[in-house]
Amino acid sequence: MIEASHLSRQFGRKTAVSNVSFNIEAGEVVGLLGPNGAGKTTIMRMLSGYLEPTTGAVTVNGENLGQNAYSIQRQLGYLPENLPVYPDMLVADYLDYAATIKGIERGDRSRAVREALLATAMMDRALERIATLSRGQKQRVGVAQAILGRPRFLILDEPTNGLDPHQTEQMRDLVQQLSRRATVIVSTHIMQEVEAMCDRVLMLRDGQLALDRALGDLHRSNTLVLRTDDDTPALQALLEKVPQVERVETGAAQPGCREYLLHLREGCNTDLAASNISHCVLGANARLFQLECRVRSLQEVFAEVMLDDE
Ligand SMILES: Nc1ncnc2c1ncn2[C@@H]1O[C@H](COP(=O)(O)OP(=O)(O)OP(=O)(O)O)[C@@H](O)[C@H]1O
Repeated sequence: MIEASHLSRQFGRKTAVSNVSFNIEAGEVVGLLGPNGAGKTTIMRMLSGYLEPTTGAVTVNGENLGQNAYSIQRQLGYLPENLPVYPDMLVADYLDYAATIKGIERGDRSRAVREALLATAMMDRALERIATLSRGQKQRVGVAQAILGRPRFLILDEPTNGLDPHQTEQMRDLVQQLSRRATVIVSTHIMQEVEAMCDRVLMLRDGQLALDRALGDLHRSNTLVLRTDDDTPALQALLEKVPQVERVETGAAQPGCREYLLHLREGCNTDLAASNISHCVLGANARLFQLECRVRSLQEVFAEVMLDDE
C-alpha cells in the first residue's frame, strides 16, 4: 500500500502541492487527473522518491520513502514525464543499463530485459538505436525500463503523451495488462484515459486534492430522472414533499411526456426515494415511464470540481 500523508512541495515561493493525502491499496489502478500545472508531476516525483516533499511523507507498505528510498525504489517502476533519452544506445543495451542501475543482479538482468521487451512488444526493436525509434516506440522503451524486474508499484507520468490514437490505444492496453500484477498510478489530463484504465480517480486543482473517488461511485449522481405523462404543478408539489427530495427541476417536455430532475438530499437512501417517488406518481394517477439515476460523465464531474471555489 502507498500512503501519501499531508504532502506539500514548495518551489521557492510557488506552492506546487499543498497538503495532499491519499492511500492506494495493492492492485488498484489510480488516475491522477488535473489541468496543466495542477501538481501531478510534482506528486508523481514525490511518490517515486525523486523529489523530497517540503512537508509530509510517503510510506510504501509502512516504510518511509525518505528514509528507505533505495530499498523502496527497487520495488517501484517510474516512467517520468520527460524520459531521459540515450539516443545512441541500442534499446537492449539501454534496458540492460537501466536494470543495472535498478540493482537487478547480473544473472537476472537478461531475463528481466527480455520480459520487459516482450511485455511492451519491443522485442523486434531490441537491436535498434533509440534515436531511430518513433515517439510511441520511445515511450514503450520508457515503460519497458519502468517494468524491469516486475515492480509491485508502477508510477506512469502521462504515458500516452504525444502518442497517436493507435499508439494511445496500445499503451492503454499495455497499462491494463501491467495492472494485473502491479499497483499502478497514472497521471494524465485526458479524461478518456482515466475512464479506460482506472479504478479510482484523484482530481487535483491548484496543488490541492479536490476529489478522491472510485469511478463507479463518481458516475452515480444524487439526482433521479423521472419521466411521466403528468406535467401539472400538483404533481410537482407532491414530489417536492417526498422527504428524500431536496429540489425538483423540470426537464425536457414532449407531447404527453414531462421530465423531472429530482435532486436528492445528501446521504439519503436512494432506493427509498425511488420507492416514494413512484408511489407519488402512481398515486396521482399519472403514468410512470422512467425513473433512473442520472449518470454523470467524468468530464462533467471534472468541470464541476474545477469550478468549485470551496
Ligand atoms: N522545478 C520547479 N521549479 C519551479 N516551479 C515548478 C517546478 N516544478 C513544477 N513547478 C511549478 O509547480 C506547479 C505544478 O507543476 P507540475 O509539473 O507538478 O504540474 P502538472 O499538473 O504535472 O502539469 P502538466 O499537466 O502541465 O504536466 C506549476 O505551477 C509549475 O510551474
